[in-house]
Amino acid sequence: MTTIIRGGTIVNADRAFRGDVLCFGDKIVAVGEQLDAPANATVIDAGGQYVMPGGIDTHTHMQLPFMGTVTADDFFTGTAAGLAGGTTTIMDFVIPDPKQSLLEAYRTWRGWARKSAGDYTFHVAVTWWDESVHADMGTLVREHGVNSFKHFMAYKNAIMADDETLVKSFRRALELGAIPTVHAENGELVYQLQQELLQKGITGARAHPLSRPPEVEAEAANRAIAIAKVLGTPVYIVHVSCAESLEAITRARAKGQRVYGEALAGHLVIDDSVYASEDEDFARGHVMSPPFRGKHHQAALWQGLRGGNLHTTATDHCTFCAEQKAAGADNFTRIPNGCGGVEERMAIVWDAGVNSGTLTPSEFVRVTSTNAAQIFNMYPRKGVIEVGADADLVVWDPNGTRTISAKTQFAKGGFNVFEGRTVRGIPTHTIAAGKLVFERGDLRAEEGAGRHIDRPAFTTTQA
Ligand SMILES: NC(=O)NCCC(=O)O
Ligand SMILES: [Zn+2]
Ligand SMILES: [Zn+2]
Repeated sequence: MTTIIRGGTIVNADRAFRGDVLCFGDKIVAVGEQLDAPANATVIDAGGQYVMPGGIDTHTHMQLPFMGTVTADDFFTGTAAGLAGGTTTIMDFVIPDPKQSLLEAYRTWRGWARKSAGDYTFHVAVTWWDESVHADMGTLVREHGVNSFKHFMAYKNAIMADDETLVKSFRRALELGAIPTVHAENGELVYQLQQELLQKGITGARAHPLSRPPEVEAEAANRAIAIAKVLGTPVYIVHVSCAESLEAITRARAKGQRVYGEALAGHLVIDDSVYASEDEDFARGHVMSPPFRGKHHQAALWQGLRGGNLHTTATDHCTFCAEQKAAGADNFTRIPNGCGGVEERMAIVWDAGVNSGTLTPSEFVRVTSTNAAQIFNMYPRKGVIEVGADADLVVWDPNGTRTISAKTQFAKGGFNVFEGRTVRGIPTHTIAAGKLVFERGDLRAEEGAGRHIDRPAFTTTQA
């Protein structure tokens, strides 16, 4: 199958230029001006719009069993929603229960992911430690294309990794040429604050941010960075939500440490006033960890993205419907944590980032796709428009608008944290592995069309 995108402004992280992109099968086979194409080629007229590498969302949770329930989006609906928003690859998480074999959990997630409409790859969480975990990490890296391991420093009595696990797993990751990643929150502190709030009778969703102040996140970020420094490993911090965590990353980077930070679309534009709502369903709909923060934290995150101390944008797409969230109606600690966004991330980052002048189009590509591909070793297969790369592309209309609503979204869950927001800058076409899968609102996602993307180990020690 041949597809040609004619007359676009091609935007890569390093430059933008006018040209056509010719795709054959699932690859880009030519990039240049006035390209010839076979008579049977599908022609997309970009008409001067931007043509960019498909988005990579470094952080999603499709079909995740979590806090006594399972997320509303599975791998088909979640990846399909991503395609509608210009995201062609997701990085999801295998999360073994404590004492569960990593390989067994990995096989389970691979089975669930077979129905994906877009490409996917996995970070594997290390939630406990023994010699079998040490061995399974090796097998995952050498035989299954895994090169990143996740550590939850929060969620005590569930999936929280203690310091022994962090240290041993970071060390093992280094040995294998894999990168450790962390959810940075001090789980013990969260737990104690939660108990105190409940004892005081503060049981509603408004208590959620009170149990997770910025210092809780900053302490864990500093701890993970210090452990990485001592062991000589790089470290990637997921969903950086506050100025204090960003300061920890910035400080370490200034001293030459290889620390990467991820910002979520939600944390970039939504503030903590959502938890003060009288409407408990609405407030519960915004319960995620770390929570939404005060406005000055958003400004800091944008500064981090522009200044190069934050590298990727993601969503932590983890959708639950109102009935699921209501499990915590009398006790905020039982509200399943998580919000959506895989469908909106690209438009939110463009609208708030590029339209405001904070990011250039090339910087947008860098933080929505290229950096993710480079940090997680998928580059140049992903993250760039060049010959030989996967034909994952988004045609972007910088003047098109859309008002976001749960009523019109493709994602499940019936709730949208960006509800009512009108964004300027939207995808008109998404091409995934060479196939036109989204065209002006018409989503043609195909169950099972997505592929697992193997990510080889890094060949050199990176720290
Ligand atoms: N973020 C969140 O609240 N839910 C998903 C799990 C996680 O990433 O912590
Ligand atoms: Zn997390
Ligand atoms: Zn997450």
